Amino acid sequence: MSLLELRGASFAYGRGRTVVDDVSFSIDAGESIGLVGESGAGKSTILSLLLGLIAPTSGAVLFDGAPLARRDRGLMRRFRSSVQTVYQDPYSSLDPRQRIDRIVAEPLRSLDIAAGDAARERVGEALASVGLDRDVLRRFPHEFSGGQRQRIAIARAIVCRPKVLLADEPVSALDVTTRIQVIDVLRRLRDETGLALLMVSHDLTSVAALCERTIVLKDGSVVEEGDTGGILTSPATAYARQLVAAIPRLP
Ligand SMILES: Nc1ncnc2c1ncn2[C@@H]1O[C@H](COP(=O)(O)OP(=O)(O)OP(=O)(O)O)[C@@H](O)[C@H]1O
Repeated sequence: MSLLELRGASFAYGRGRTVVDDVSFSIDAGESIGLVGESGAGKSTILSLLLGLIAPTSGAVLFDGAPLARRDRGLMRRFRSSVQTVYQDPYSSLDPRQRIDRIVAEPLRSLDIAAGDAARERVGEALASVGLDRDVLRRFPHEFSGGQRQRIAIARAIVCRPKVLLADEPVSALDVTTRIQVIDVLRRLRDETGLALLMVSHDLTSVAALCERTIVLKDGSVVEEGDTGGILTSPATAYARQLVAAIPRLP
């Protein structure tokens, strides 16, 4: 059974046109999937569907095999602790007025998972697994670089030991060296804990560095899906060929 699945999902904002059109894919434990496509292809809308922030106009979102139902409080609680996110901009995603210990502990508080010493223990573990020491605990976000902030955001996302991490352009705002380091952190988490990853990106280079499977989205529809290596070496559609051709080559 898949952890998280879109089954024939479509979506339109208000009475507008369909921006996600009959999309199906699933995410299993330990898997990493890249969702790529140009601006406006529908990547963020798919993330919002997977997070239950919006409901599909037709089709379904399934978590642990069951359709997401906002009225089922038990299911939604399990869903919220099992599916977490990391966003693109590490500068705006961390509250500048809060210290790192409070920021990372936030999901434990809001989901009522742990408090006091138990929470401190979990925060320490989460920071260690992204390569940060306990000496960061009493500091504020402005004292950290973009890459360190993104590690802090990842620590916050994994503190409640989720099964799936949805990462929305998690390295796009970082320089190339820092990108590699953050991708290494994500890869290690996947390999060591079985965390499933969905990485949304307009950039196939970052996806290729992390994801074994890639889904190519164009105008709200999946136009190609398969092994990332295969898509890079022999893209089947003109659109995927264009995305591959846009990858910067080293001289
Ligand atoms: N709140 C909204 N109201 C109306 N239309 C929207 C809204 N959000 C997105 N859209 C439209 O839905 C389509 C898909 O947008 P979406 O943001 O999902 O694409 P994307 O692939 O994530 O793009 P980007 O890479 O630029 O973030 C676009 O045509 C966009 O203009």
